[in-house]
Amino acid sequence: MTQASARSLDVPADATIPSRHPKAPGVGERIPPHNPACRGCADVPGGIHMESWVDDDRGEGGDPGVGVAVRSRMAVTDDMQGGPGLIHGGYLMAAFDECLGSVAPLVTRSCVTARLETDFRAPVPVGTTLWLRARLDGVLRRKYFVSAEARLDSEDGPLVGTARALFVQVDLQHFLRHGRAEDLEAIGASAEQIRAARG
Ligand SMILES: CCCCCCCC/C=C\CCCCCCCC(=O)SCCNC(=O)CCNC(=O)[C@H](O)C(C)(C)COP(=O)(O)OP(=O)(O)OC[C@H]1O[C@@H](n2cnc3c(N)ncnc32)[C@H](O)[C@@H]1OP(=O)(O)O
Repeated sequence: MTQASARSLDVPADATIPSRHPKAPGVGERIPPHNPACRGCADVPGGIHMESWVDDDRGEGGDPGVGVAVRSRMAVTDDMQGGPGLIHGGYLMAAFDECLGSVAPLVTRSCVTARLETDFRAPVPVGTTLWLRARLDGVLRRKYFVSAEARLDSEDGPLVGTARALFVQVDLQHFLRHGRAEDLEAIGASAEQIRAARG
């Protein structure tokens, strides 16, 4: 296998789709912030204030399915401006990252974004609301393949963006080893845990 194909976002033929974890929120339930300081999902100044819910997976062609999916909403505010009156592309990518990143934790432990590909299909004016929907397309080893779409002002509004991503499952050591100590301590990690993770 070449390096290019090994890193592709195409779902491998031997990928599987596990069920939601029994302790994960159920369909329709709000997904709580994964970190109280997260600029994606927590209620903090400067954040994008994304709200997310567990969605049912309608599957290909709208068929009812048993998969894993997330629905998210983000108000496009004045401070997200790039072009005059339009969203900056990085904010749309942040919205996708947050929505896509909420999918894998419904079946496993923490995951981080390894790769994110976004197609900007139509301009997004400020003052609108983005509705996003992401689904799990397949899992292989620690790799979670997900895809999403973003629509304007309603769940069936005009399509303004699509994205595909790969999330990689990591353990707590990832955060203990790499995160700033004061932020880890703020969510309950001890100085000793942090020291131990860093060797
Ligand atoms: C007491 C409390 C303590 C703490 C509590 C913490 C709670 C936290 C809770 C919840 C947090 C959730 C936060 C979500 C936030 C939203 C999502 C983000 O924005 S995340 C930020 C941006 N992303 C990164 O910063 C990743 C930086 N990258 C890395 O750390 C590594 O590169 C990582 C983990 C992604 C992979 O490194 P490897 O060494 O673990 O694993 P390898 O072997 O390299 O990759 C595994 C497989 O993935 C493929 N892979 C890796 N990177 C790839 C890429 N870019 N493209 C394609 N494939 C890739 C590889 O080819 C390999 O595949 P094969 O199994 O061999 O087939």
